[in-house]
Amino acid sequence: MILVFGKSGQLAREIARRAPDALCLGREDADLTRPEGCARLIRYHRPTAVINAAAYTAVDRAESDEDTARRINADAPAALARASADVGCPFVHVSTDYVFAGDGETPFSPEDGTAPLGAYGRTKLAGEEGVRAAGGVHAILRTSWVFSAHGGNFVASMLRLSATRDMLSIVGDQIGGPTPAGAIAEACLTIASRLARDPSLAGTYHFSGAPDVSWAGFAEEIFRQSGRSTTVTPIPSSQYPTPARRPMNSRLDCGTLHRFGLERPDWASALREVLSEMSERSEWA
Ligand SMILES: NC(=O)C1=CN([C@@H]2O[C@H](COP(=O)(O)OP(=O)(O)OC[C@H]3O[C@@H](n4cnc5c(N)ncnc54)[C@H](OP(=O)(O)O)[C@@H]3O)[C@@H](O)[C@H]2O)C=CC1
Ligand SMILES: Cc1cn([C@H]2C[C@H](O)[C@@H](COP(=O)(O)OP(=O)(O)O[C@H]3O[C@@H](C)C(=O)[C@@H](O)[C@H]3O)O2)c(=O)[nH]c1=O
Ligand SMILES: [Mg+2]
Repeated sequence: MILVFGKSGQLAREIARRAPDALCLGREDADLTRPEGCARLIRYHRPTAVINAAAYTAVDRAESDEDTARRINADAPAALARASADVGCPFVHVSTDYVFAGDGETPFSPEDGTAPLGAYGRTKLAGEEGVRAAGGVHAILRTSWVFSAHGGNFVASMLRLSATRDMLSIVGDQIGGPTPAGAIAEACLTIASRLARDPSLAGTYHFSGAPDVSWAGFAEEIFRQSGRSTTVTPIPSSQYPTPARRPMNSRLDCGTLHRFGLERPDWASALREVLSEMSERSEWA
């Protein structure tokens, strides 16, 4: 049995869809601000694999709430990874492009130097370090710009804002790969089962949607596919001040995922599926 930390989040929901036998633990079952209690659940259930799909993901709020973010994004994954090592099951952890400072235009490979610009990235990087230090069979999957038909994400924000706006100013100088949560869920499940058979595959990997695009370009495609007439004006990051600085270069080199037979998903076609799922639920019309 696969044990998943997370239940209501974008990734956890997509894992649950694809692995109906997995046990998905929500905050009410496993509160990550209490890492040792969560670790005990691993020792109790003795799963075949653990996937951590929960995190503190409010990037701007983390700037003024770093202690909570650190407990959830760093202390908890470290404790979960130690418990997984104790019971001898692989631990799959998800991290972020925001561990990088985002200089230059070259895609980052997994071994490139990290230097987070904000509290969210700092706490996620500390989580990666805790997972590696736990000494068990693990995979750290860094992804970026996650979207799905459920929960808070950039697609939902754009559809909501476009209902009342003819024009939106969106940053055009941050470039990255929008990534469908469904594809990350498949990747996590593939990695978990392959790691159980071949521990030599353990390590840090990158996984993001292709092709790379700016947030403004992503917004334009959201409006094109959803038939919205809202236009997008690309602006420099300097004209969109936020509490947390974000990397300009979020490009991830995903080449080593070939080891698992995984390739970068095409985000535009996944977006079509996500929009049609949202329209079936009449989240937009
Ligand atoms: N969203 C993105 O754009 C990106 C996300 N990632 C990473 O991908 C992973 C999945 O993210 P995603 O699915 O988008 O995240 P979401 O924001 O959609 O969901 C986060 C989940 O974590 C849960 N959670 C938060 N705090 C706690 C807590 N104290 N105890 C238990 N559960 C908690 C939330 O539960 P509740 O609903 O109860 O609050 C929620 O289910 C994370 O590791 C994230 O850092 C990486 C790159 C981009
Ligand atoms: C709403 C809005 C956002 N923006 C900008 C702000 C930001 O640079 C970009 C995206 O906004 P968001 O709030 O969705 O960004 P953000 O929450 O920072 O998204 C990040 O979340 C975390 C969890 C990750 O790990 C990252 O990979 C990334 O997905 O768009 C505009 O330029 N105009 C707007 O009207
Ligand atoms: Mg956000």
